[in-house]
Amino acid sequence: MTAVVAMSTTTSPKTSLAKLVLYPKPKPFKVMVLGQSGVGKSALVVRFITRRFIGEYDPNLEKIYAFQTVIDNEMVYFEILDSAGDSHESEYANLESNIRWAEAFILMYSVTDKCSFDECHRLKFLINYNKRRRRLASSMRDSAIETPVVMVGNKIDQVGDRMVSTEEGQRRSKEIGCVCFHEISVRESIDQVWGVFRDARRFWRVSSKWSRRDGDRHPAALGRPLARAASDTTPDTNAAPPFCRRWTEMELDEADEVCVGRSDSTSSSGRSECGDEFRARASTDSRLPPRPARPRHPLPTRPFPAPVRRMSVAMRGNNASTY
Ligand SMILES: Nc1nc2c(ncn2[C@@H]2O[C@H](COP(=O)(O)OP(=O)(O)OP(=O)(O)O)[C@@H](O)[C@H]2O)c(=O)[nH]1
Repeated sequence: MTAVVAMSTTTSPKTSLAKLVLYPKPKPFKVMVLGQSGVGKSALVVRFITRRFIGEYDPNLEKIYAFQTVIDNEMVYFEILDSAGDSHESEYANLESNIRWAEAFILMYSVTDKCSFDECHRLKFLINYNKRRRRLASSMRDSAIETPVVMVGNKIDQVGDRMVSTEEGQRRSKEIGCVCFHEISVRESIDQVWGVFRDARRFWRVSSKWSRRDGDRHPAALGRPLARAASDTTPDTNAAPPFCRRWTEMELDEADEVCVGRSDSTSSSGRSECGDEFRARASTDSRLPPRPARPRHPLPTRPFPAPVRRMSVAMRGNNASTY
């Protein structure tokens, strides 16, 4: 285990030599900020750490910031990865290993850029793929306890340029299974920025506490609502909390389709093969290969003709017959 070395000033009667005391290094809370280029990721992180808004940053710089502060009366040692916005195809391995490194995510878009909003869907899909504990094939209960993702719409100060409404943001956040949704202006409000990191921490605490103790008794696994963050602007219209909806029906459908596509092309398709196909799909950059054609009704596969079904039709009177 890595350790922090501190000098103790305690003295003994025999020697006044300083004693070396080893403290375990505090466990950092690893957060990754994800989003398309230009949405304000660097601005968010720098604002959180320095409280200042700085206009321009090196767009290609990928950095981990270490920062400690008190949240909910507890010292938190943040390690914040400000990821580079536009990952090229060759950098996907890096992106995916970064995702596996993180314990919580801030998924960011700009309300003035519809493209960045759509990108969140794909990034959340990548997070799901890389962070889920077990294969998709395992039960929904297992996937209920996962890494928290906070969705953030930035640049709300640019009122006239808005392309994504608050309602759209809230809806998308629920659809893709984020734990909460914020709309902020990094430029205008330090409090809003703090709210984002505070919620990431809070949801991570709840999630890790339950997964450490007993995954099967996690409230999400039991369908019970979790306490919502005060700053979560998502209206609670749904009985099920966002935590419960790790895999949306849309994503499950996609997975099913990939599996079906594979079993169409190869005769033996196991669950692990399905996982491989899934990976290939997850690693593409909106340039997805065409989906294999899937007949609306399954084609007959029996080598012999299917038995003729006899249907009884009840006729009036005594002339009832069988066709
Ligand atoms: N109006 C406004 N501009 C912002 C806000 N936040 C960031 N910006 C600006 O948006 C631009 C992009 O910000 P960055 O922080 O570099 O964005 P990024 O997501 O880190 O971009 P990459 O490093 O390319 O991934 C900069 O010009 C910022 O000044 C905001 O809340 N309001």
